[in-house]
Amino acid sequence: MDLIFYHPTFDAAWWIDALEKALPGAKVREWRSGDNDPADYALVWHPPVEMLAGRKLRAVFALGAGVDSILSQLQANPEMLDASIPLFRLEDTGMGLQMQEYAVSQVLHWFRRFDDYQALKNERRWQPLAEYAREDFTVGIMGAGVLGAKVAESLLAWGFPLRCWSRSRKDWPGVRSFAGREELSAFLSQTRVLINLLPNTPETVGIINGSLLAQLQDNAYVLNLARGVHVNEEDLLAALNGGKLKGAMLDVYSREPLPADSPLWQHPRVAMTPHIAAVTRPPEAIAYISQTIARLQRGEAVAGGVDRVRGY
Ligand SMILES: NC(=O)C1=CN([C@@H]2O[C@H](COP(=O)(O)OP(=O)(O)OC[C@H]3O[C@@H](n4cnc5c(N)ncnc54)[C@H](OP(=O)(O)O)[C@@H]3O)[C@@H](O)[C@H]2O)C=CC1
Ligand SMILES: O=CC(=O)O
Repeated sequence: MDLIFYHPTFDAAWWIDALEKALPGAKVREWRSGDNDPADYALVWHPPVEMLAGRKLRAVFALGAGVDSILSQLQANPEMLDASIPLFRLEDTGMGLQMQEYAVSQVLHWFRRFDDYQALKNERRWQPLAEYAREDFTVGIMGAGVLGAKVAESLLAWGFPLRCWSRSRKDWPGVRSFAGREELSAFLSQTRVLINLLPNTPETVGIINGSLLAQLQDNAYVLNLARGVHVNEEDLLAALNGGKLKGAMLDVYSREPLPADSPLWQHPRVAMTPHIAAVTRPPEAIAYISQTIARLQRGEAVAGGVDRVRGY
């Protein structure tokens, strides 16, 4: 069994060694331009079209959770991957815990008014502030998938009122579920903290715009953990400057790395991280990929592949 591996930044030698240990008998090689030798499986992140085009693979594994880049490449180059070849992505594999850490720490930061206390500190002012009440701090999670579910679980444990929005309705204890565009306004109307964990698809691009932000509770907060293209950054800044939004924490941006002249860098109520909310954890990713390959090799059905038509 032959595997080809391509990732623009990962240490390929380390991955090849770890994959060969996890899949005894497999031969894994780093794909380089011009390599047209046969392979059974491909493990990729931002792969060149040439790597996959025309190959008879048994499956392709994206080395991350989001498959937007590979699907947009596929749309422009349909010859890149035959529709019959299953595409898998990383489902949780250690990213759920990272998202929980990120979301819980930021929601608590806003809830305990650490942003206000930091501003007071900058002015050398000693001033206890009124506490916020949990009942005024409803958290709304857009995207109730693998990662949204983990984030909901952790915020529930901290006692925040929770709601989620997705395409299909969820039956999660303690979480009010809203489904579809027709229920988006109802979802937003009681949301004080909006957490985005949607996939990047044609339906979700630009979804966090001025009209959506206007429907949130006053003094709302936005936490974008998914993709930068979900947020209209001009509208976000306008909502911050106009007083609708109290703060935003962004991990992802319309352009990455964020250009030096972006006004987001300077805004006092925007906190930022450089797309690190949840990174691929090699041991967990390799365990998932090797177990899935072993099942495919045994001819077993494997659920959870990417639906290319749906876009996630
Ligand atoms: N910043 C970072 O470091 C990272 C970011 N990410 C991002 O997080 C995203 C989410 O990951 P994950 O939870 O694994 O994804 P999933 O595919 O498991 O979940 C996607 C969720 O979004 C919902 N959804 C999709 N389209 C729509 C729509 N048009 N309207 C309403 N709801 C919709 C789905 O609804 P339904 O349940 O009904 O299908 C589902 O609940 C990834 O796509 C990736 O972009 C991931 C990892 C790290
Ligand atoms: O953004 C990261 C991913 O895995 O998707």
